[in-house]
Amino acid sequence: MSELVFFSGTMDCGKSTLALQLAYNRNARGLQGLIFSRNDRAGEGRLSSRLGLDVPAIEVGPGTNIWKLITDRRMAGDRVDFLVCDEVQFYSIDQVEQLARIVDEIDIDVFGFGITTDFRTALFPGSARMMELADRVERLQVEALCWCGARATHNARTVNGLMVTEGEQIVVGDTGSKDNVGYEVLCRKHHLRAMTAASVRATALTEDALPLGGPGE
Ligand SMILES: Nc1ncnc2c1ncn2[C@@H]1O[C@H](COP(=O)(O)OP(=O)(O)O)[C@@H](O)[C@H]1O
Ligand SMILES: Cc1cn([C@H]2C[C@H](O)[C@@H](COP(=O)(O)O)O2)c(=O)[nH]c1=O
Repeated sequence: MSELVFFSGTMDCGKSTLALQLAYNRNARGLQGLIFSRNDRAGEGRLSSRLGLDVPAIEVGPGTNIWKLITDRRMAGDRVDFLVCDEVQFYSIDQVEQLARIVDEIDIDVFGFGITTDFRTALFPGSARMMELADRVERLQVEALCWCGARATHNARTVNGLMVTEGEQIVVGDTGSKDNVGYEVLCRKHHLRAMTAASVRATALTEDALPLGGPGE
């Protein structure tokens, strides 16, 4: 029996790496799969991991009908045993429902990978639908860490180094990015207090510079 599985975690916890490993292991055993992604950092039609692997993928655009794409392939005589779908948080609700239908009606395993919540801690619509429909939701075992050492559970967006809580839901970017818009993973406590590694460093430096308890005070 085929399954719809959602592998979820924060940014930078190894989802794309796992997606590539899962596809590789199945290919090595003679299974044939298709790789989908949307808005990958490496560009359109790519699935890339920070460990350096970068493979071609089918770009899921706003109008892509994944159900039709798979049924067309099947009718053309192509074999499709499984789908690997990265950045599934960016898929539409319809597209996630198409994935569930592919599992149920064509008996193909579908493995989705994505972050659940955005920089404001709100669920992405695609991830919410995945959680509602998936047979299994798997949290990745190699956790990303907050600067304090706790497991990172939330994604923060920074603009020019400062954490923001307003803006567009989708801004493609990276953790450790040198761009003015970047991301950092945090534990809930530090996300709710808007304390990023940079802001904590800046506060510590300011405190060091204060003439506390010096002569003449
Ligand atoms: N130089 C490195 N050496 C070892 N592991 C690394 C290195 N760079 C990145 N990683 C690993 O890759 C993970 C990010 O992988 P990736 O698949 O791109 O994450 P995600 O898709 O969840 O954003 C990091 O959590 C880290 O474990
Ligand atoms: C939190 C958050 C993230 N994004 C973007 C940034 C990245 O391009 C992807 C996540 O990719 P990863 O492989 O999991 O690192 O999502 C966004 O658009 N909006 C957000 O709020």
